[in-house]
Amino acid sequence: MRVLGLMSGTSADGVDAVLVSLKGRPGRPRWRILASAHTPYPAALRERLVAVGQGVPLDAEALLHLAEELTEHQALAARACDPDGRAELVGCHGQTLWHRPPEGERRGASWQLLQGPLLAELLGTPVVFDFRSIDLALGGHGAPLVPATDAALLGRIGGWRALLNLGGIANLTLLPPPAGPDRKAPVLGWDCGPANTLLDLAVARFSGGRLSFDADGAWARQGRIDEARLQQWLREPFFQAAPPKSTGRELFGAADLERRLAELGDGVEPADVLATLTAFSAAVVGQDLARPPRPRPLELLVAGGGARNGFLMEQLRRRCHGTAVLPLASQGIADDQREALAFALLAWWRRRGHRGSLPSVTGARRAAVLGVMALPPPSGG
Ligand SMILES: Nc1ncnc2c1ncn2[C@@H]1O[C@H](COP(=O)(O)OP(=O)(O)OP(=O)(O)O)[C@@H](O)[C@H]1O
Ligand SMILES: CC(=O)N[C@H]1[C@@H]2OC[C@@H](O2)[C@@H](O)[C@@H]1O[C@H](C)C(=O)O
Repeated sequence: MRVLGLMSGTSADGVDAVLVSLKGRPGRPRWRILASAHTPYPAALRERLVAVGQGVPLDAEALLHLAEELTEHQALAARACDPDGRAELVGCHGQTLWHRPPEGERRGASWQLLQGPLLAELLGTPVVFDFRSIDLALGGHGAPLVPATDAALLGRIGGWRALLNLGGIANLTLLPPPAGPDRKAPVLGWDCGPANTLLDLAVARFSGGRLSFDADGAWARQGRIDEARLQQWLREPFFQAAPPKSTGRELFGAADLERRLAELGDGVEPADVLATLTAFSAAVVGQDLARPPRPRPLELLVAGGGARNGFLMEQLRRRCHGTAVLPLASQGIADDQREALAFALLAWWRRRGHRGSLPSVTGARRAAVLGVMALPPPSGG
């Protein structure tokens, strides 16, 4: 089946689309990427999405208009990747506006903005969306969801294999080895903390809004890392907490950046702030990978926009001792394809009735078939 995956993440830089052929067993499909495309958000749309995600109030009429505009942009991204309408099914993540992890007895909740039925009508194709809700209803975090798709799409190696997403938020997948004492261990995964959310906010601030990210980490590379402060940040509760754990801009957004800037001290040079924040994103991953009881993974495959940040990748190599740090692109999946590919697979699993969630990752009471399916109205109806 030809399935189109659409993913727009917490950095809200735009929509990644992948058209993929999926065949065979749901748990271990044969897959081939047929096309991919990135469609950036118009600046005005991105600004409103980030503002709402940072807690800026918006009235119901404006929220409804935002949902409609976002849905129309998802359709644009779908057409950019699949102009001939070859997709037989679409999986669309939507745009996360707010994520509340479960806390104690209180279940979690998460809102991915999208008008699924409108997208199905615009594309004339069945659309699967709202992937996180059933896992949250079952007491899970509803995130991260890619560890399940990583396990299905990628093979195992002689030891633990890790995958890292360096998007707005960093999240890890750990795939156990096919043999040895850990061979029956469950697939693991969790959100590590900020990858680029704080960095992007700092770059926009220091550049007066002219820049939205630190290309290749060139600005940060000029600065000096405040290692003592970074080590102190690593001891914060979120980073010390055991999985299951998920997060977002709610914890690592503008308010958090303000606090960290204050702790770095007045008058600190922008390059030194960016150097420290970049090293901090890497150090969080290094600390997570070193945490017992698992042995360090043999390799760490990196995806997400942060894989294009040379300074961040250098810090990762320095702080993930004994692990080979490679771009996921070395496995034939480009850094902006991995998450869109994941949502194409999740949509295909929904169509196949395959339970695509991993309670070993999200903490849900049980696995479930993820997503709600919207069918286009019959033509001439
Ligand atoms: N050339 C580059 N150099 C440095 N950083 C880059 C580059 N290109 C993209 N980035 C970073 O990658 C980020 C976008 O990455 P990506 O699209 O993977 O995030 P996302 O999917 O929106 O987030 P998440 O995975 O948390 O939902 C940008 O906000 C920017 O910080
Ligand atoms: C609520 C939400 O959108 N979470 C995102 C975010 O971005 C990265 C990380 O936090 C991950 O947990 C998740 O997305 C990916 C696609 C996931 O669910 O695996």
